[in-house]
Amino acid sequence: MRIFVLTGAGISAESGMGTFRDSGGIWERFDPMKLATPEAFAADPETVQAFYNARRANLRRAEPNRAHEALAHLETGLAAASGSLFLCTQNIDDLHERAGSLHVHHMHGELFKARCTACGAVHDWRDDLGTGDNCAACGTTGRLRPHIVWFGEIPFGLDAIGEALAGADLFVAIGTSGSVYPAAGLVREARMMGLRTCELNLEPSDNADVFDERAYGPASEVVPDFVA
Ligand SMILES: CC(C)NC(=O)[C@H](Cc1c[nH]c2ccccc12)NC(=O)[C@H](CCCC/N=C(/NCCC(=O)O)S[C@H]1O[C@H](COP(=O)(O)OP(=O)(O)OC[C@H]2O[C@@H](n3cnc4c(N)ncnc43)[C@H](O)[C@@H]2O)[C@@H](O)[C@H]1O)NC(=O)OCc1ccccc1
Repeated sequence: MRIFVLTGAGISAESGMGTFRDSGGIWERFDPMKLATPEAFAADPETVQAFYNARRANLRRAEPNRAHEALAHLETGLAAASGSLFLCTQNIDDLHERAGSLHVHHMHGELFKARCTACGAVHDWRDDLGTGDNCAACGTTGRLRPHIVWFGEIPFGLDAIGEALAGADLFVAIGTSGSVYPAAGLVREARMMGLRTCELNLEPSDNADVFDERAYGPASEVVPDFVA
């Protein structure tokens, strides 16, 4: 069995990583157009850096949950049965990796990485990032930004995602509202390619009716049940 899994903020909710659109969600408290666009960063880098520094601090305190652990076990189990798991996440946290997942495709980037806008170098970055920091590769100061895909920017590795989808038998979406594209369009692409589709979420997402199967509840319960 070759499985393509797409995860969203809901899988990390029980680890204390806020979701975006639920009541009290990140985009309810902060304006994404003022914080998660290249234009916002150009206009006010200090405010954008402070926003991501706060989320980076929160992530340093977070721990993976049973849903992350179940997917790490699924990866090992499928490999042992000459199957495969392509784990594609919209999340910028590293909880999949900390739960033991070996291959994680971060289509929207990673919070613990910074990128130099002068030379393109990507650096591991766990602490606060500021306009005074310099790039260890080219020595330029003040050109480091969070290695994250902002609105209006092209997600990472769309080709690899397309290839993995074409080579899979089952598409599973976990903890995502299906409201941000192109990620939200993957379930329809999967159906067009003849994959079976399954949604695991706290409640029906914007695309719930597109899925063949659905199971609702907290990820820490429905994902281990699904993997078992
Ligand atoms: C708002 C939306 C309408 N806008 C877009 O989609 C835009 C524009 C757009 C493009 N195409 C369109 C078509 C139509 C309309 C608009 C567009 N898209 C873009 O700008 C993208 C870039 C989008 C990426 C932006 N960056 C993020 N994140 C990183 C930043 C950061 O984190 O700060 S998006 C961010 O929100 C997205 C959605 O969030 P979810 O993960 O789904 O979380 P949400 O809170 O919404 O839902 C949580 C779910 O979990 C459930 N849940 C809660 N608790 C639990 C629980 N305990 N257990 C289980 N489930 C749970 C809830 O019920 C809920 O359903 C995620 O992708 C997340 O990464 N770029 C692009 O289009 O470039 C061009 C292009 C495209 C293709 C090919 C070439 C060029």
